Amino acid sequence: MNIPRVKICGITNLQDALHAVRCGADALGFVFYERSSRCVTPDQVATIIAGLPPLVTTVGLFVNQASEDVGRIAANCGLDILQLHGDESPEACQALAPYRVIKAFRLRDAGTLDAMPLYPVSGVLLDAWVPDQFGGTGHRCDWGLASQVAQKQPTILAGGLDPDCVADAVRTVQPYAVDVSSGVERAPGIKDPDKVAAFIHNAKCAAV
Ligand SMILES: O=C(O)c1ccccc1N[C@@H]1O[C@H](COP(=O)(O)O)[C@@H](O)[C@H]1O
Repeated sequence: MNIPRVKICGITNLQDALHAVRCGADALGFVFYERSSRCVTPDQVATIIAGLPPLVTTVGLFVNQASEDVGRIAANCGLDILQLHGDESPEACQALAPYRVIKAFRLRDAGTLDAMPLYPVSGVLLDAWVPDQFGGTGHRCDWGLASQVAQKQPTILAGGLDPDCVADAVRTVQPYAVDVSSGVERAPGIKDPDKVAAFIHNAKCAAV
């Protein structure tokens, strides 16, 4: 079984970023969606990234933002990967080449899977479907559907993961990676150091 990579999303400060890296996070996510409690500015993210050691992947999360804006912010901050978490089209993903793009899909039912092959992306991220919300909800997605997707392409499992359930999620879905935002917080936008450490440990040890 694959040892999953771990992305800690919704990072808003350098202290949380460095702690996640020390605990073994492979990637850090920065939310550029203005309606999120974890929203950060490009200047904040540029400062955090400048303080990181090498070999940490930085991911910018956008929701239905114009491709030109996304590309400009990515270049200014030094982002490695772009995560599109709204209703973006395959063309919007294509427009961001040569950046690697992760497209998030909110799994409403099996029909959601039909659109995935149309997207020219490095991987898909699976999140819960919650009416009128795009993500960071703490709701779990359908792990049965997710495991079908994970057998076919690099799949990042997200949605309602936390230190207590992540090992079960890894064993059930066998994803390429797991991603968490609200499940390792002590307050909106602020990570809980113990939860971050436990989440990464439990995710990576689930497979061995
Ligand atoms: O974290 C957010 O605030 C957010 C806002 C809008 C879209 C996505 C967001 N986060 C992503 O949502 C999933 C699940 O988060 P959670 O662990 O259930 O809180 C994850 O991929 C986050 O990167």
